[in-house]
Amino acid sequence: MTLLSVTDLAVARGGMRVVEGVSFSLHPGAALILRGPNGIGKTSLLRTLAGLQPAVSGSIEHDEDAIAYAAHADGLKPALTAAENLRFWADVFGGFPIEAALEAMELTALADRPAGALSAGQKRRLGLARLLVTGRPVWMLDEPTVSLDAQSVERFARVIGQHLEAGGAAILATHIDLGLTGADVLDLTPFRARPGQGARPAGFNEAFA
Ligand SMILES: Nc1ncnc2c1ncn2[C@@H]1O[C@H](COP(=O)(O)OP(=O)(O)OP(=O)(O)O)[C@@H](O)[C@H]1O
Repeated sequence: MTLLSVTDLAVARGGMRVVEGVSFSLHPGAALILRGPNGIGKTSLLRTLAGLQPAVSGSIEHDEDAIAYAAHADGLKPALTAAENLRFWADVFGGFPIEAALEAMELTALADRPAGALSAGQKRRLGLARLLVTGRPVWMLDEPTVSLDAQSVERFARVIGQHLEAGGAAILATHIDLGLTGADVLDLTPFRARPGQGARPAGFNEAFA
């Protein structure tokens, strides 16, 4: 069984092709770590895989509603409490209970605090707790550990491990070692796009992506 299959993918950003020739597949229980220098295209690849921008060429195959994407920004509503933020997302994604997600990211004691009044690390924990109420099998994470202290990184690594054990999969752009045993590493450096190739799919305007 394959949760995600990527074949000969080319990805652009800002009208420039950034990476090309990327192929891999993800099975239940698999983790893929994206590596490469700043600006190589890790975020652009994740955005493309998550459907936020079209591929330049190549194919991305997965079941409908398979992917949950956690971007750099936490996407929180500051006036809503931590619990209300999670409940909002749980309702969007299908009504998964929020208590276990709060507990998993050590947010139970902060459940009634407005998200806008959380610290940077607490906001990040709440943004990541959102993944747990999506019920989606493929998690895509862009620098998930930014602002997290060592204990929270450990906790988050455990959450990912449990997700993998339960048959999920994850792709992470991260510069730190989360200790995920058996994770594959995909360094994008060899996939840097050659100059002079077409960058945009026909009719695509990034202003609306
Ligand atoms: N909104 C944008 N408009 C134009 N170009 C962009 C935009 N966002 C990123 N880029 C450019 O696209 C290229 C790929 O950026 P991307 O953010 O995907 O890299 P990255 O590997 O995630 O980098 P980092 O490790 O610094 O997060 C870079 O050269 C970057 O400058």
